[in-house]
Amino acid sequence: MKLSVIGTGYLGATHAAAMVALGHDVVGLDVDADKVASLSRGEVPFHEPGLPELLREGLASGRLRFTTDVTDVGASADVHFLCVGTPQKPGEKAADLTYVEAAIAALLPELRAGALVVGKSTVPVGTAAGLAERVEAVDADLVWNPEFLREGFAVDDTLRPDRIVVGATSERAEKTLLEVYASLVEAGTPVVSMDYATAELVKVAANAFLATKISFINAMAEVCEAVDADVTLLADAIGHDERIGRRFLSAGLGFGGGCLPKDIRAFMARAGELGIDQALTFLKSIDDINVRRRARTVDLAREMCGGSLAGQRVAVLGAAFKPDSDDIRDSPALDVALACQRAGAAVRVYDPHAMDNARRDYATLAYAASAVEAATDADVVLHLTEWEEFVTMHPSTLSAVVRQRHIVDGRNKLDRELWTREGWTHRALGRRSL
Ligand SMILES: NC(=O)C1=CN([C@@H]2O[C@H](COP(=O)(O)OP(=O)(O)OC[C@H]3O[C@@H](n4cnc5c(N)ncnc54)[C@H](O)[C@@H]3O)[C@@H](O)[C@H]2O)C=CC1
Ligand SMILES: O=C(O)[C@H]1O[C@H](OP(=O)(O)OP(=O)(O)OC[C@H]2O[C@@H](n3ccc(=O)[nH]c3=O)[C@H](O)[C@@H]2O)[C@H](O)[C@@H](O)[C@@H]1O
Repeated sequence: MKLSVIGTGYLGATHAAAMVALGHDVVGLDVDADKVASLSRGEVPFHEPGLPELLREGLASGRLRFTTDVTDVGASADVHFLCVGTPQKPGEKAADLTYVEAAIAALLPELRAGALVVGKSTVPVGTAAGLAERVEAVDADLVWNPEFLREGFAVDDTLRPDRIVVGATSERAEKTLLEVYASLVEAGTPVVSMDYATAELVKVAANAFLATKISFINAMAEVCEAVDADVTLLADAIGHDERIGRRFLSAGLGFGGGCLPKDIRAFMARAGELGIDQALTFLKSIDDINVRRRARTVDLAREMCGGSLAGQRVAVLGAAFKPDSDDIRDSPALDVALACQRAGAAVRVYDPHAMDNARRDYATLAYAASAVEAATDADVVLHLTEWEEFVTMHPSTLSAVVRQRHIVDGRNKLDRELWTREGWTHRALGRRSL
C-alpha cells in the first residue's frame, strides 16, 4: 500500500521505516529540512537502537523516501499517518495542538478522494471528532490509532505491538487501516475497535496509569526513607503478586521524557475544560511526587557534601531521560544537574549518547567526554540515567580519580554491596545506607 508519515521525529521516523518493513511504500514528510536530509542519507538524527539498520534497509529497497513537499505526499499516498508533536504549551498544562493544526491544514487540500488520515499523535479527547469533520468534508476518512511505543524499544514495539487500537466511525476506514497492519494482525496482535473518544482516552489513560505506578512506588520510597526501610525489597515483594506486577515499580528519580509528564498534565487540563477536574486530581499528586524525587536527589547530594553544595564538585552520570535514548525532554538527570549548579556546585555531566542535545539546551552546564573525566576530582558522583555502561562499571574505575568516594544512585540500579566494599559511601532513594 502507498503510505505517508507526517512528522518524522521519534515516533514518525520509526513508524515510516517499520511500515516499509511490513511491505508498504512510504514517503515521510517533515517541515524540518535538516531532518529530511539526514533521514534521506540513512542517518537517524536521534539515538534509537535498531532504527538506523531498519531505515537503511528501507532506503535500499527503494520503497522509502523523505520530503518536505506536502504536494508530493498528497499525490503519492492513500493512507497518511499523522505523527507530529503535541508538546505542553509553554507556561500551561494543556497540549499545544499547533503542529496538528498546521499539518492537517497543509494536507487537506492535497488529499486524493477516498484517502485515509490516521491520527497517531497523542491528543486531548475530542480532537479527533473535530478533525474528522474537516477530513470528511474533502471526501476522505479519519481513524484514530494511538501509539504505545517506548523510546529505546521503538522498533520492536512497532513491529510487535501489544495491541492495535482503532477509533473509527466507518467500517471502510477501519478495514483500510487493518490492511496496513495485516501482517501484525495475522501474527496474532489483538485489535481493539472503538469510537474516537475512547481511542484518544486509551492512550492518555495508559500513560497516566504508568505514571501512577512509578509515583506510587516513589511515594513508598518516601515512606521507606522515613522509617529506614527498603523500597526495592518492598517492590520485589509486592511485584510477586501478579495483580500488581514488578514492571514499572523501579523507584528512584522518577519519570521524565517527552510523554508521561506532558500527557498527565494535558489530561488534567482537558478534564478541567470538561468540568470534571475532580476525576483526575490524583494526577496532580502523581506529578508532585515525581517532581519531589528530583529535589530529594539534590538533598542527598547536599547531605553527602556535608550540608552544602557551594563550591563542591558534582559528577553527573546520565543526561537522557532514560537509557538507550538521547531524548532529554523533561530529563530528571539534567534537572538535578541544574539544581546542583544553582546551589553553587561545579557540575560536570557525561552521557553516552545525549551530549549534543544536552549541550544545546543546557548550555550553562559543563560536559565531560567520559564518566572518568566527569568524576575527576568530584566530591560526589550522581548516577541519574541507568545506561548499561554505568550499571556495569566497576567502582575502581572511578575510585582513583574522585576527591571523595561518595555516590548517589538515583536509579537504584548499582550494586551497592560492591560499591560499599570498594570504600564508597553509597546512598539511594528509598533505601537505607549499608
Ligand atoms: N516519542 C515517543 O516515544 C512517542 C510519542 N508519541 C506521540 O507522538 C507525537 C510525536 O512525538 P515525537 O515523535 O516524540 O515528537 P518529535 O518532536 O520527535 O517529532 C515531531 C516531528 O513533527 C515535525 N512536524 C512539526 N510540524 C509539522 C508539520 N506541519 N508537518 C510535518 N511535520 C511536522 C517536527 O519537525 C518533528 O520532526 C506526540 O503526540 C507524542 O506524544 C506517542 C507514542 C510514543
Ligand atoms: O506516549 C509515549 O510517548 C510513550 O511514553 C512512555 O514511553 P517512554 O517515555 O519512551 O519511556 P518509559 O519507558 O515509559 O519511561 C518513562 C520514564 O519513567 C521512568 N521510569 C520507568 C519505569 C520505572 O519503573 N521507573 C521509572 O522511573 C524512566 O526512567 C523514564 O524517565 C510509555 O511507556 C509508552 O508506552 C508511550 O508510548
